[in-house]
Amino acid sequence: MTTGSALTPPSGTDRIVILDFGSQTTHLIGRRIREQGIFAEIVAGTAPMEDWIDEGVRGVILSGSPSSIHDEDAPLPDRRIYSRGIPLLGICYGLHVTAHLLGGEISRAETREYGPAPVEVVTNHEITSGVSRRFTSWMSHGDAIRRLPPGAREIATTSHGVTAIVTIPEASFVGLQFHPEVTHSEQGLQILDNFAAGVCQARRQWSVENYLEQLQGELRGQAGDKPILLLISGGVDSSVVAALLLQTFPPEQIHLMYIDTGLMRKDESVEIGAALRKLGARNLYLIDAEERFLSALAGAVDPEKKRHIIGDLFISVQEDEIASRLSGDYLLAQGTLYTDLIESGHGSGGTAKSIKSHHNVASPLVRKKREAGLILEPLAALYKDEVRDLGRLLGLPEEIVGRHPFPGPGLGVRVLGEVTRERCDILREADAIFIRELRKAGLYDAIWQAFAVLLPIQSVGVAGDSRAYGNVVALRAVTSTDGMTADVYGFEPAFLRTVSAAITNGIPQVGRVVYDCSGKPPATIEWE
Ligand SMILES: Nc1ncnc2c1ncn2[C@@H]1O[C@H](COP(=O)(O)OP(=O)(O)OP(=O)(O)O)[C@@H](O)[C@H]1O
Repeated sequence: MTTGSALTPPSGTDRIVILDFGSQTTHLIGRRIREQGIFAEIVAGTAPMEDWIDEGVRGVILSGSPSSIHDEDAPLPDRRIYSRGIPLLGICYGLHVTAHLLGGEISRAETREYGPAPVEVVTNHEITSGVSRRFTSWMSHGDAIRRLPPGAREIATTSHGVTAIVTIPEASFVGLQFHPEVTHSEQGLQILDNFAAGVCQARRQWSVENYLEQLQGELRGQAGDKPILLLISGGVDSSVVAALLLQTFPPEQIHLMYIDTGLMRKDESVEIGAALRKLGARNLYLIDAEERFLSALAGAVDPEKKRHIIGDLFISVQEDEIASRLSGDYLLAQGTLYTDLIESGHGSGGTAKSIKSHHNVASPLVRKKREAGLILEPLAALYKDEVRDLGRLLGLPEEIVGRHPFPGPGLGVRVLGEVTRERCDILREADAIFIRELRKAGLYDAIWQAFAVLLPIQSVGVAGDSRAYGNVVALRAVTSTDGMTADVYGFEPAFLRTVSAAITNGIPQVGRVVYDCSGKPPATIEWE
């Protein structure tokens, strides 16, 4: 729950430990296993076994890695795992490091690229139960097995004769040359489930529903009757924390603060207030800071400068407003997620404490509260999908739980160039029309993030008989699974025409609408 105890699995729950050697897809392994109802936990790949082993651990997965086993400083697992009799699954590097340590030989690849590779199963094994004989896997064309370790048996090969699945029975080990966790690997999910539920016999005991009661108990134990402050943005994470706190503690104990920076979406502040009151909020502070933010931003056009102004002012407004309402040893609640926690160093072996990014990253308040042990991070064991499930379970409306991500600096980075109230209003209106049309067409939930951007240019158009210069609005809509990469959403042209007409008819200051068709990379999702 706090950084220190976030990795405590629900007591009595079977679990799979994932040794993280730094692969970008380690989190995907964790998510896929949890989706199957089995608890998975990520620990540093090089951590000594006594740091994570106990009777709840049913199996261990060794992740992939950007390192090669031929690197001088290749990360190594605690060797004792190979004689413990506990089921092990090695993925890519996890296979190579194991084969290497157990007497096999690994060939070195000159280059490394990802791609599809056909696999053929040649020996029956539980790991491929229910999997077709031939399937396409997604492989990193990097190192591969040249000579099997003693006692190893090949289960599957690629069409190029590369070992794709191998078992080393003496070490209770199965290794995969490919990445079953990525969606491009056909039947990868089945293979992971065959390992966790089949080979490891882990019971499907994990669900957010089961976890809720334990979480509430831990929160009560940690907070006692101290006041708890939560800063809420209206985004998914802080809204779910708000709902959780209000259903765990007497509402008088919970203080919720929302700062309206004037850079919020249309009606956002009103909706947030209403949703929180409905959840039973008593101490609700809705701070109108629009004036302060807009005057600080006056004249600023450089994106970095704008971000800094917004971030710094956010901290000082927050401090002033809190100081006038709360004092002493109150607790600060944060919506830190499992991914935030691992990325801050837990998984890759560091001990850095998790710090929520954006607004709160440099916040002296967060630092102070953390040092004093007065931070509550109730979502720190959960993935985003699980946070959404928890929100639904706690009765949050779908409009909040399924909401697209929104950047910390809000419209400050979507009004390109100078940020004024008038320009924010134009953008708010255009954005609301776009989102309304998306919902009407039933497309909102199929899209990761959709929004409008106000460009810093004027473009010519015709108004009646004369030429007129108007603003240009760009529309952005992308699909993604984690925001790290994104694809452009392929709208029907008719839909885009409808949105464009609705915007130019509804907002006299806008004369042109364009659609952004750049993926990430090379573009980012936001424009600034
Ligand atoms: N306008 C705001 N008023 C009060 N607190 C805010 C505001 N914006 C952000 N915060 C706080 O800063 C945290 C981080 O903000 P950020 O915009 O990065 O959101 P996030 O990581 O997507 O989380 P969320 O889903 O809660 O928005 C929020 O969880 C919230 O505690």
